[in-house]
Amino acid sequence: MTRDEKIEKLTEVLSAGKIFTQQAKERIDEKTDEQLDYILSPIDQCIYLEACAGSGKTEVLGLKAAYEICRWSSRQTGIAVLTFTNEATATITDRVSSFYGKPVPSNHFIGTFSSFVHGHIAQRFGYKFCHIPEDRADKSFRVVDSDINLYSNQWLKNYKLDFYLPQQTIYANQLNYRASSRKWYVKQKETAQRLTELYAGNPRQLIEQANACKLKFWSDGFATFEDMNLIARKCLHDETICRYIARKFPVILVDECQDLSASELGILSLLISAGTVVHYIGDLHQAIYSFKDACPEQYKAHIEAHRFETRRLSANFRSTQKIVDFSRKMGGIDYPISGSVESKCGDYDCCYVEYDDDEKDAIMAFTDTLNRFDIPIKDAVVLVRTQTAKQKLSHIPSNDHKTHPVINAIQLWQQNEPVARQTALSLLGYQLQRWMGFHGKSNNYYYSDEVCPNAVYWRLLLRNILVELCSDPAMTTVDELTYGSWYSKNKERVIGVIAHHLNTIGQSLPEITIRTPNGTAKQQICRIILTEEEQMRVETIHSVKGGTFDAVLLLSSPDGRWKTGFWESWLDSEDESGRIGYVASTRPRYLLCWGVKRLTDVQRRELEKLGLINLNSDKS
Ligand SMILES: Nc1ncnc2c1ncn2[C@@H]1O[C@H](COP(=O)(O)OP(=O)(O)OP(=O)(O)O)[C@@H](O)[C@H]1O
Repeated sequence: MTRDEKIEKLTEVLSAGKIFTQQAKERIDEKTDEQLDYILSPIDQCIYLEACAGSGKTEVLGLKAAYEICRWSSRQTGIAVLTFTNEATATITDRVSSFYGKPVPSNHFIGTFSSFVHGHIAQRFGYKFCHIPEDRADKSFRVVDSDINLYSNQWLKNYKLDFYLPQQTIYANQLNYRASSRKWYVKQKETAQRLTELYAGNPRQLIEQANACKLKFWSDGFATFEDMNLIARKCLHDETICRYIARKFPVILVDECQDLSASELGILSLLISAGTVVHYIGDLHQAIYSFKDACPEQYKAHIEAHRFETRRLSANFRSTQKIVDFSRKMGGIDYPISGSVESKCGDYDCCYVEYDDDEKDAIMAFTDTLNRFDIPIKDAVVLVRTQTAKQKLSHIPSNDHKTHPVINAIQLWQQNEPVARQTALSLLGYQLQRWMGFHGKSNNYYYSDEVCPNAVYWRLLLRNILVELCSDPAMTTVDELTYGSWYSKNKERVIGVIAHHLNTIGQSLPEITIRTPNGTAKQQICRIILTEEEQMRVETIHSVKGGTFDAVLLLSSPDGRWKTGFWESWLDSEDESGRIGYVASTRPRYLLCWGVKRLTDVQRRELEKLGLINLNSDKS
C-alpha cells in the first residue's frame, strides 16, 4: 500500500458518519510510515511495538484505539486500552476521543491496569477463591496500601504474622508475593527484603505462616494493591472465568509495556492463552521499575512464549540528532534512530561539566549555558536520582545565607515563592539548632525528634514564627539599615516571639543573647533574592519519565556509593542503572548536560568518546 493509500484508508474509517476536523486530518497526514503501518496492523495477532524515546507512543496508541473502535461492531464485547497512571489515562482518553469524534461506547474500557484488574476480575470474582463466605453481603475487598501505619490502623494487629522473628513484627499488608521469584517479600518503607532472609532456621514453616496470614487478611475482605493481581490470577486460573473475560475483551492494548510487573504479565498470559489478542507499546530501554517487579528479561520471555510480532517506531520527535545519537549509544541500541529537532546549541547539544566539592557549581555552569543559548530557566530541569539529593539541592541554605539566618529568613519568607519559603524555613531551623544545641536533619528544616514529636509540627512551628516576625514592620524594614542597627532594634522581640512559639510544643529557649556577627555590624543589610541557580527546578529521574524539557542537567552523585545515581553506572546499558541514565538523557529537546565530580583524564576521554563536550574547557 502506498503512503497515500494508507492515509486514505485511515481517514475513511475515522471519518465515517461524522464530521472530521481539519486538525485531525493534519495530524494523520504528519504520521510516518512506521506509525501508519502499526495503526493499520491486524488485530488478530499479538504485536509488540518497540517505540524509541520521543516517538509519540501515546498519540499512536490513541489513534490505533480510535481506528479499531470505529471498526468494532459488537456491543457486548470491547477493546481495553490500559495505562499505568491516571494522568496517562486522561491523555489517552483525550487522544482517542479527539480521533473518534464522539463519546467512546461503554463496551470499551480505557483506564489503568489496576482499575481493569480490580473492576473486571478481582473485585468481581475474587471472593470465590479467598474463603470469603458466599452469604456475606459485601464480597468486595477493601484495598489498602502496603505501607499503612500501624498506629492509626490498630486493626492490622489482627493480621500479625504468627512466627517469632528477632526484632521484627510483620503484618499481612507488608507481605508481598513476587511472581518473578515466587517468594514472599516484606515491604518496609522504601525497601523490600525476602521474608526468608529474616530467619536463620528452616523457612518452610515461616512460608506456611505467611500464606496463612495473607489468606486470613483476604478472607476478612482486605487486600493490598499488589494482592489484587494475585487474586486476579487465582480467578483467571478458573477456565470459565478466564474465557468469559477473554470473550468480553478480545483485544487489549497496553501503553508503556516495559512497566508490566511479573504478576501483570501473568494475568495477560492467561488471557492470551484464552484467546485475547494483546498489543504492547513501549521501550524496554526505559524499564526502571524493578522495585515493582518489572524487568526486561521476563517481558522478553513473555513475548517470545506467546509469539509476538515485533514492529518498530524509530523516529524521535523530541530531541536533536546529537542528543538522539548520544542516548542511542549509551542505551546500547543497535538500530538507527532519527532526531528531527533543529539544534539551538550547536556543538554543545550534549556536554558535561565537572564540579569539585559542591554540586551547585555544576548548576551555576549549566545556568550560564542556558543564558548563552537563550533557553529560559523555566524550561530547564536538574535531574537527580534520589529524593534526598533533590531536597538537598532544592532548599539547603547556602553558607552565605547562614551568617544572618533570621534576617535572611524574614526576607525570603516575604518573597513568597516555594523555594524561597523552603529556604526561609530551613534557615530558621538552622538558627534554632544552634541556639538549642540539638542535631537536626539539614534536608528537613533541621528537624530533630529531640525537640519536636514530628516533622510536620516542626515545619508548622517554623512557619508560625516567620509569619509573626514578618507581621512586624520593624523586622521587615531593611533598606538603608546596617546589620548592627537591625539587631539592636529587634533582638528582644525575636527572642520573645521564638520563645513563645517553642512553648506551644513544650520547649523553652535557653538563655541567649543575640549579638551582631563579627565584622558585620556596620555593613548595610544585603537584600536577599534567591539566585537563579537556587530557583532552578530539581526533580528525580523517576518523576519525569515521559516528560520533555528544553534542557536537562543530569547530576551525578560524587561517587558510586549510590550506584544508580553515579555516571559510570549509567554507561552500563545491560543494567537498570544504565536505563535510568537513558531515561534522563532522552528528556531534553536542545541541551543535555551531565554534571560529574572532577574526572581523571581516562574518564574524560570515555565521556568524550560517547559524544559529550567538556563545558569547563570552553573559554569562549
Ligand atoms: N509523526 C509525527 N510528526 C511530528 N511530531 C510527532 C509525530 N509523532 C509524534 N510526534 C510528537 O513527538 C513528541 C514526542 O512524543 P511523546 O512525548 O508522546 O513521546 P513518547 O514516545 O511518549 O516518548 P518517551 O517514551 O521518551 O516519553 C510529541 O510532541 C508528539 O506530538
